[in-house]
Amino acid sequence: MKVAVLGAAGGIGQALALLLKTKLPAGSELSLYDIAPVTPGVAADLSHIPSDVKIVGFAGEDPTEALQGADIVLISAGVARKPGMDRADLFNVNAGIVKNLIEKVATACPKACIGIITNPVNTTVAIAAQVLKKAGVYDKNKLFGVTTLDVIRSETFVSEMKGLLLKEVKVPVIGGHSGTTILPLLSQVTGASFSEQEVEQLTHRIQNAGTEVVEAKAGGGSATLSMGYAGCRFALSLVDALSGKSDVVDYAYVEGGSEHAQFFAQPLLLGKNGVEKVLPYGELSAFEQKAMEEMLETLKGDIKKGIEFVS
Ligand SMILES: NC(=O)C1=CN([C@@H]2O[C@H](COP(=O)(O)OP(=O)(O)OC[C@H]3O[C@@H](n4cnc5c(N)ncnc54)[C@H](O)[C@@H]3O)[C@@H](O)[C@H]2O)C=CC1
Ligand SMILES: O=C([O-])CC(=O)C(=O)O
Repeated sequence: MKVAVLGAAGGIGQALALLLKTKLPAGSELSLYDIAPVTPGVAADLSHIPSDVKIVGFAGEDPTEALQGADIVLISAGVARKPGMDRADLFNVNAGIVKNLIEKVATACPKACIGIITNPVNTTVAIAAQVLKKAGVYDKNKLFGVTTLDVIRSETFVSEMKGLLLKEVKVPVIGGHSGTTILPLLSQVTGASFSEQEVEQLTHRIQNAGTEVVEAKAGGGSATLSMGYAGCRFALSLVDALSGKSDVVDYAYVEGGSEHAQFFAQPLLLGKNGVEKVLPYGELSAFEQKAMEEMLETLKGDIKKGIEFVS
């Protein structure tokens, strides 16, 4: 199994690469790419960690060499938020970066599963889909917006609030990856109940958790370490599924035939070819149903912006 990380010299990229170097199955290959000249050095540094994962780093304008033969491509290349910015404010820079990188993926490893981390995810995934379509290689079962950070934050916050063991906490998170489009389904958490006030507070915290980190880092960037962890967790789900393990279920933002929007984060059964089946997310409470209806216009607008950028 070969995993390529694009944006590998960045805050997320380095944390993600470190975790993948220690957690990928023996015999895997890890390929790091970034425009920053330090990238081969990041790979040299990681290569001294004793794990049976081969690691190589590439820098420069062209990611093609890093992408050859990749089964999974994770993209965190791009700029991050500073206080006062919205994820949508990153569009002007990151849309072009994602478009260019996906054009290279389309020629170098068109059959790879692609996980997009670069914000605004609601829009960059739509950009990637359009680019792949234009190149004639789009497979909707292999393109994912990585929303795992929303899931792990929800698990952590619920566990803290309710004193539950983390291994027992499961929180579905659906929709998109910014502000109100992030919709945690607290009504489906088993082993805990929440007052109306708790639901409102916790939903608000989960939706604004990225901003919590951006403000705490005071101009030094956004979540990198927790995102590195989240990216690794999602990548390992994909590795398991592509390797033939059964019953691998994870959440991601995909074009999965949702009745709500062209792209939607939802539970997925993953298999040897990416998404095997989009799973139902169950019943919503009245609070969740209202929140869903209210966020759809924003989500659809984010998606439209991505499609129009490429068209
Ligand atoms: N999906 C999610 O849940 C999350 C997404 N993000 C997003 O991830 C992105 C990266 O964040 P950080 O790693 O903190 O930023 P960073 O600034 O630390 O790293 C970004 C890296 O991308 C590289 N880069 C820029 N243009 C490139 C290109 N054309 N080709 C290859 N590499 C290129 C830079 O050289 C840099 O090393 C941001 O857009 C951020 O908003 C951040 C946290 C969570
Ligand atoms: O908030 C940001 O800009 C980064 C991000 O997506 C997150 O932490 O969820």
